[in-house]
Formats: sequence, structure tokens, C-alpha cells
Amino acid sequence: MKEHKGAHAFNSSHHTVVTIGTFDGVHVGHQKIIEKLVNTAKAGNLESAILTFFPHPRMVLQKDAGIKLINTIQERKEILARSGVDHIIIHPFTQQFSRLSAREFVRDILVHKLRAKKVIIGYDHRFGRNRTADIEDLREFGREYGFDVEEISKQDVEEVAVSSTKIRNALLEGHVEKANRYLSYPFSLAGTVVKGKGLGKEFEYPTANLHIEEEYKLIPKNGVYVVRAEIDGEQHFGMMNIGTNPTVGGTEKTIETHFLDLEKDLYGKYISIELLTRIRDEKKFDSVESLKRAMKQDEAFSRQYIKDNYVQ
Ligand SMILES: Cc1cc2nc3c(=O)[nH]c(=O)nc-3n(C[C@H](O)[C@H](O)[C@H](O)COP(=O)(O)O)c2cc1C
Ligand SMILES: Nc1ncnc2c1ncn2[C@@H]1O[C@H](COP(=O)(O)OP(=O)(O)O)[C@@H](O)[C@H]1O
Repeated sequence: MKEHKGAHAFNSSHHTVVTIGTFDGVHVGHQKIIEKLVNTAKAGNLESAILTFFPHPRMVLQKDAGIKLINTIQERKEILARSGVDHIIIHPFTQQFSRLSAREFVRDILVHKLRAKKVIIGYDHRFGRNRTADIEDLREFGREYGFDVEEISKQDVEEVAVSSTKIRNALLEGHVEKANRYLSYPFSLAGTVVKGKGLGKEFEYPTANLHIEEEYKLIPKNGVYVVRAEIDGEQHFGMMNIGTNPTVGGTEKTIETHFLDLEKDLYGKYISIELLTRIRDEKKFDSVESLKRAMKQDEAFSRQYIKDNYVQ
């Protein structure tokens, strides 16, 4: 897969079949559309291309700072790379871009830059300044500029929307296994390991504190999770706490992981951690001793879960 930082950087001499969308999560519904894209490309001797926007249009147009996404742009790229698509174009969604007329968008981006011969698009997709144009307008442009339009049915579009909402809600409610089923891969949190409060030694459980740079990344419900990560090329399981550490008087939200059977300096490392299941809520214990006992139980639960689900 080739990545292009905007339609203007696209330089393939082949004709393409293009689909347009945010693809947050790249979940099972998205995967169905991508499969259609890839098969259409093969059948028509075209190259497949996904045109996606970043930042998310809602971040730019509604200054919606609160919007949370399942994937960071980096994660979206990595998951799409596994889907067999030839090109991903990450077009910067700016105020200026949003003011392009429908004709300018079609002519300058789809036809001239991306050399589209086919566009696969949701039945209700709207585009151009103020989202004035619809799929019928796109078909009309297609006749003028020489490309076909293939419609994604109402049923498939709804499946995509329902899945995205279900995944976001499942994560916010702590149901990671449900989210992972819709995603068909484990939801993950990625960031750099930073210094914490320095209490890990007191707990006999050193914890790697994850700093996530992307403030738009959705963080699942506070609580304790069984997790897995690759560290220096090796798989490690662990237990993660998302929360404010109320027992030790914490107020800021932290994401910290104790990796089982590992002793390693992780400061400064960039780690992507998969969430596998949720153990319990984060609690304010009346003593550090009680918290330690709870963490011992979390460890026992985690070891059993890993044995039951991941070890042959
Ligand atoms: C598996 C696990 C479960 C935890 N559960 C709780 C909890 O229920 N309540 C709480 O206040 N802190 C909880 N913590 C956080 C501890 O308070 C935290 O690890 C400790 O404050 C050390 O912080 P530090 O790494 O920033 O020094 C948990 C941590 C882990 C690793
Ligand atoms: N098994 C392990 N799991 C997590 N971190 C570990 C582990 N072994 C060693 N470490 C190191 O210990 C650090 C955490 O120690 P800790 O005493 O909890 O301090 P902090 O408050 O900075 O998190 C981690 O950032 C990592 O570098």
C-alpha cells in the first residue's frame, strides 16, 4: 500500500477505483466495503484507492474538540495497510478544502488527481461546499467526466454507522470484548512510556505510564484490563489500570500497565497495547494494603484468562 499525504501528492499513472470516507475503526462493516473496492479494482484492471480526511471534518468545521475516534491516524493507516488496498490518500481537511464546490472536488481531485474511473460511495453521501451535492449529482458528473458510480446500499451504510456507534459505546462502557468482535482485531492504546508517581515499587508492581499524544483518541471506561503488547519484538501480557488512582489521592487520569514476568526499563519507549478483557472497576480502597490485595487478585485473574484464551 502506498500512502499519499493529500490528493496533490498522488502520482500513479494508473486509473483508479476510489472510495471516500473516514473509516474510523476500519471495522467489519468498513472491511466489507474495502473488499468490494479491492475486488472491483482487480476485475476492472484498476488500482484501488481510499480517500480519507484528516483531521476529521467535524474537528475542523464544528471545532468539535470533543470528538473521539477509535483509531489515531497512524493506527488507521496500519490497519488499512493490511486490507490489500493499493493507495491511501490522507487529504488534509481544511476550511479551504471545505469550500471547494462539488464540481471542483470531482474535477480537480477525483478526475485529475486520482484518475478515477469508478467511485464507490454510500447512497446518502453528500459532498462539496455545504454538502450540497448527492449521489445523483455524482452520477451526472460521472457521465461528463467519464467515471462510473457504484452505490453502497442503505443496508450496508447503516451497518457501518451502527457498528461505529456500537464500538464507541462498548468501549465507553468497558465492554472491550464486544468492541473487539466488531473490529475483528483488538482495540489498542499507543503512546510513550513516561514517569509516573514513582509508587510502583511500593506496590511491587511497577507500571509503565502511557502518554497518548492524540487528544482525539477514545479512551475506554476507567477500570482494570488484561492487555497484550509487543515489546522489542516479543509478546508480553499484562494488566492495565485506566483511572485516577483514588486510593493514593490521585486526580489526573493515567493509563498504566504492569507487564507480567518482565523486568525492563521501558521509559521513552513507544508501545501499542491491546485491550483484551475488563476485570473490574477502579476503586478507592481504604488502604494501600487492600489495593495491593486487589492487584494480587487482578494478577491471578489475568494469568487464568491468558492461560484459557492464549496459551495452547
Ligand atoms: C492492575 C492494577 C489495578 C489497579 N487498581 C487500582 C484501583 O482499583 N484503585 C486505585 O486507586 N488504583 C489502582 N491502581 C493504581 C495504583 O494506585 C498505581 O499503580 C500506583 O498508584 C502506582 O502509580 P505510579 O506507577 O504512577 O507510581 C491499579 C494499578 C494496577 C496496575
Ligand atoms: N514488568 C514491568 N511492567 C511495567 N514496567 C516495568 C516493568 N518492569 C520494569 N518496569 C519499569 O518500571 C517503570 C515503572 O516503575 P514505577 O516504580 O511504577 O514508576 P513510575 O511511577 O514512573 O511509573 C516502568 O516505566 C518501566 O520502565
